Amino acid sequence: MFGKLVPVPSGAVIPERDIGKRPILNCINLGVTFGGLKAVDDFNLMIGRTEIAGLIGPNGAGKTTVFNLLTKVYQPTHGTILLDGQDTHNMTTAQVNRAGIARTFQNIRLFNDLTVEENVTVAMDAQMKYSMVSGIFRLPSFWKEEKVAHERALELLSLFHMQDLANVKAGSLPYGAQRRLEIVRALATNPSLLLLDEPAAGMNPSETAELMENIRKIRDTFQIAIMLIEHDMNLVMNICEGICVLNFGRVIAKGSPEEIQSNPVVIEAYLGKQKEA
Ligand SMILES: Nc1ncnc2c1ncn2[C@@H]1O[C@H](COP(=O)(O)OP(=O)(O)OP(=O)(O)O)[C@@H](O)[C@H]1O
Repeated sequence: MFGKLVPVPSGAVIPERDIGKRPILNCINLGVTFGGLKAVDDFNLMIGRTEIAGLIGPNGAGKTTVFNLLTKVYQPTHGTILLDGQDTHNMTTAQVNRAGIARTFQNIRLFNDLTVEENVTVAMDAQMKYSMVSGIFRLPSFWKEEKVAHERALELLSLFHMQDLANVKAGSLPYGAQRRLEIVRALATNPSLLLLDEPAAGMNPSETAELMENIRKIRDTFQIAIMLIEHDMNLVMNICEGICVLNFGRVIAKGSPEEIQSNPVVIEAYLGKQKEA
C-alpha cells in the first residue's frame, strides 16, 4: 500500500518517494523542560515532504508537547526545528503558520457563532493581500480578495462534501462535521505540514473510516506532509507510513507500522501502562 521506508542519515526513515527532496520537517535534539520535568527530551525526527507520519505513545508521553513546540506555543529549551530547511528559532505561532505548519487541536476550537464558511475564511485572512485601508473602505481590491476567499473556502469545503453547510453556524454542526471543519480551516492556511492532534477522538467506527480516507485524500490532493497524534491504533497502523513512539518524553522507537507493532520496547511501554491502570 505504501512506498518503502528508507533510512537516511541520522537514523531517520522517510518514504522512498521523498528521498532526494528536502524533508519538510527535521527536529534535532529538541527538548523542553517544565520546572524539573523534561516533558520532551532529545527528540529527533525527520518527516518526508508527502509522508503521513504518526506520533504515538502512552498518556503523558509528550506528544502534544511536541506539537506545541513545533507550533511555538512553547519555545524549546534546547534543540532545532527545521521547517523545509528553515530554522524556526524565535518564530511566533503566527510566523510558523505562515511558514507552513497548521494544526488541529485535541479539543475542538471552532468559532461556534460564526458560519462554517466564516470559520474557513478567517483562517485565510493572514494570506490576504488587501491593505487595511482597502478593507475599511471596501475598495475593489478588498472585494476581489473576498470573492477569491469565498471560492477557495467552498472548494476546500467541497473536499469533505461540506459546501452545502457553508452558511450554517459551526456550533450547530454534528461532532464529526465539526472535526472535519477544523481540518478544512487548517488547510485554508496552505500548510506544507498539517498536524492533527487526535483527529479520531470521539468518533464512531464509520466516522473514523471516513477520516482515514480524508487524510489520504488531503495528502494526495495537496501533496503535503501530515503528522498525527492518535490513540486509535487501527487508524495509525492503517494510514501512517512512519511512526515515532514517545514514552516519558523520549523517542523509544521509530519505523514502519510493521516494525513498531513487533517492537518489544513499544509493546512493553503500552502493556506497562495497562498493568499500572
Ligand atoms: N505547560 C506545562 N507545564 C507543566 N507541565 C506540562 C506542560 N505541558 C505539558 N506538561 C507535562 O508534560 C508531560 C507531557 O504532556 P503531553 O500533554 O505532551 O502528553 P501527551 O503524550 O500528549 O498525553 P495525552 O496522550 O494524555 O494527551 C506531562 O507530564 C504533562 O503534565
